[in-house]
Amino acid sequence: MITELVLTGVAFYLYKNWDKVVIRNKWKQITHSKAEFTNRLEKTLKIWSIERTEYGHIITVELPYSYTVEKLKKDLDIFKEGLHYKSIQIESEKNIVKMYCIKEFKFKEYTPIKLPPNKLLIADGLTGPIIVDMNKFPHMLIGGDTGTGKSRILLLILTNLIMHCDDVEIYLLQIRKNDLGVFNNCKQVKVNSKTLEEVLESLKEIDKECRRREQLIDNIKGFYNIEDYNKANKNKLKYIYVVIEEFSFLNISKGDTKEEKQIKAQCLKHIKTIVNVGRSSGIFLITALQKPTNDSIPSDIKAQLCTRVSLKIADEPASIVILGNGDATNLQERELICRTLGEQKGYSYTIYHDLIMQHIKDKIIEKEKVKKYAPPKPSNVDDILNLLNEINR
Ligand SMILES: Nc1ncnc2c1ncn2[C@@H]1O[C@H](COP(=O)(O)OP(=O)(O)OP(=O)(O)O)[C@@H](O)[C@H]1O
Repeated sequence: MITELVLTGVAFYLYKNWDKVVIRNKWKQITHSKAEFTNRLEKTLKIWSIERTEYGHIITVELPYSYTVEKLKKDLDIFKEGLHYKSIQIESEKNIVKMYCIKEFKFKEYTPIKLPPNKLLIADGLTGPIIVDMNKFPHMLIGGDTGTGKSRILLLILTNLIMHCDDVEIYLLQIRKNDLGVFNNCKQVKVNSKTLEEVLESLKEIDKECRRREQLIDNIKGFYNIEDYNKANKNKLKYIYVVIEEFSFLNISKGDTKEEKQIKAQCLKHIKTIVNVGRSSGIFLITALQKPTNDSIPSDIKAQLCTRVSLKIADEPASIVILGNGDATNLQERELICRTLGEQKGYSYTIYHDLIMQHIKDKIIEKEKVKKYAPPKPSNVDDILNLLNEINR
């Protein structure tokens, strides 16, 4: 009777945990397949726990002495193929590694998340939404091969920001592109500059605002950044987002005319001011790069872009330009890495025109009509007539 009970228990356990049993068996085979997985003390990569998730499993592993996380990153394909996963992403703390093993990731549709104006929603992470605090990691560079979804990430960031934050100003600078045109008439959008000349004008205006804020945010008064200033003052400063849809259009290239080179040089000068002093003033740059090379963005500007987001990049040197390492080459469709202090991995939320409109509709104003109905400024003739009336009285 007892034996039967024990056997039933074991059978039930195996039935319930069959996937975990299979993983442990395959794990044994993999770790015996390469001498480097076992150290001189005969210790190998040891599974601590296996957790089931909606996309696959989280396998927590202890690395043996002499086998590093860097080595594991290089060997990841062996585990991916051996365990039959689509993708494995790792997170490590010393020699304990969490392997996020993805069998099938169901893309989630964007649902709004209320955030303050300094926080941006980036993607659907493996452990929850990926949110970046621009006060901590100011300015953002988004990379990815063509068609991987960079514009969708920009659309998502702006939709969530515009929906929840009235107290922001957005400058859209999109030469030869118009993917962000959907936000044109949102009240938070100050300009949508399309030509080099318009972009320069907008950047001049932002640079001026940067300098004005530098005066206001005065250390002597105890203000070190926009947060300090806004806490102490009734007239709050708005966070400003400068979105350059494709940075390479602003970078000086051999084919540019003399005039274009001059305008671009001025644009780059203003962008440098923004990325150098923008953080404390609450002025942030967000930009994307389709073909990242070392000369597609000036290194002093790139160095100040603290948040890096990368979708799939086939070419390792290009991945290094965005992330500082080759990790973007291993990404799958809509999979991304968000790097601030550490790396977070996730997938872009599904977003499309109707969904955007549904969430921003209350923020759309009729900008042209506002201009039409604005009270006309008194002309010189009116001024003279008023003066004559005054004299006659
Ligand atoms: N998050 C997403 N939601 C919905 N569709 C997406 C998403 N990401 C990518 N796509 C699909 O991929 C296509 C390309 O996306 P997108 O235009 O954002 O790429 P891109 O990287 O900006 O391309 P390019 O560099 O050529 O401008 C979209 O038209 C859409 O079909």
